[in-house]
Amino acid sequence: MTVGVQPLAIPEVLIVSPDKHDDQRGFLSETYSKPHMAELGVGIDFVQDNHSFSISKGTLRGLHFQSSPFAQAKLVRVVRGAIFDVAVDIRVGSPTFGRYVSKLISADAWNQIFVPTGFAHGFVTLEPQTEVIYKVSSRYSPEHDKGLLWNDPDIGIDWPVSEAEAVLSDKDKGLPMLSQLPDYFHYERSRSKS
Ligand SMILES: Cc1cn([C@H]2C[C@H](O)[C@@H](COP(=O)(O)OP(=O)(O)O[C@H]3O[C@H](C)C(=O)[C@H](O)[C@H]3O)O2)c(=O)[nH]c1=O
Repeated sequence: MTVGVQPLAIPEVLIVSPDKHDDQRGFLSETYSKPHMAELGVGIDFVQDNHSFSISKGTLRGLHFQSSPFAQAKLVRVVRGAIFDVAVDIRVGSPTFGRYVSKLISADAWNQIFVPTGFAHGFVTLEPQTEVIYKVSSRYSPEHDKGLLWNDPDIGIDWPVSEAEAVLSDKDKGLPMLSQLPDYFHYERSRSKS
């Protein structure tokens, strides 16, 4: 697997671009390699794969995270359609606390986003019938499944969808604002990516 890795403006969040080997039959791509990711500084033991399908364009899932001891790092990719993907730094004491990064992740771009623990994650679909596949580093734990309101004005995410257009779960509509969030994560200087 040869893979390009580019940090976003919050450098712990990475864009991963695996090679795609095209030939007359189609293509093959190593979409994940634990040893290669470790060589790139992303030494994560992912334990679960999720597959989410969204019927409509404008489906917004997030902003979610799991609290300790089930905090999750995520490696997100799109196998059909496209998403505007967002990661919000919620590590108390971080120089980028409350700031976000975003990236278009799509089947056409064949790119992935790595979101470490300490970040709330979400996306909105840019096409109908979008399918997102992602690895997480801790199992699902409903008791530890937490979230942050998608349109918290204190974060000010520039979503490419209006409140009227967004398709949200009732759960996501009632998530707290950043100012109401307990201190789930604390910033550790020069930590390895986790
Ligand atoms: C996340 C998850 C959910 N579920 C069950 C719980 C519900 O019965 C159903 C839908 O769950 P939820 O509404 O939380 O799904 P999303 O809104 O897509 O949540 C995800 O959205 C954003 C993008 C994230 O980053 C998280 O991975 C995840 O929270 O699947 C499971 O059984 N296992 C799981 O790992």
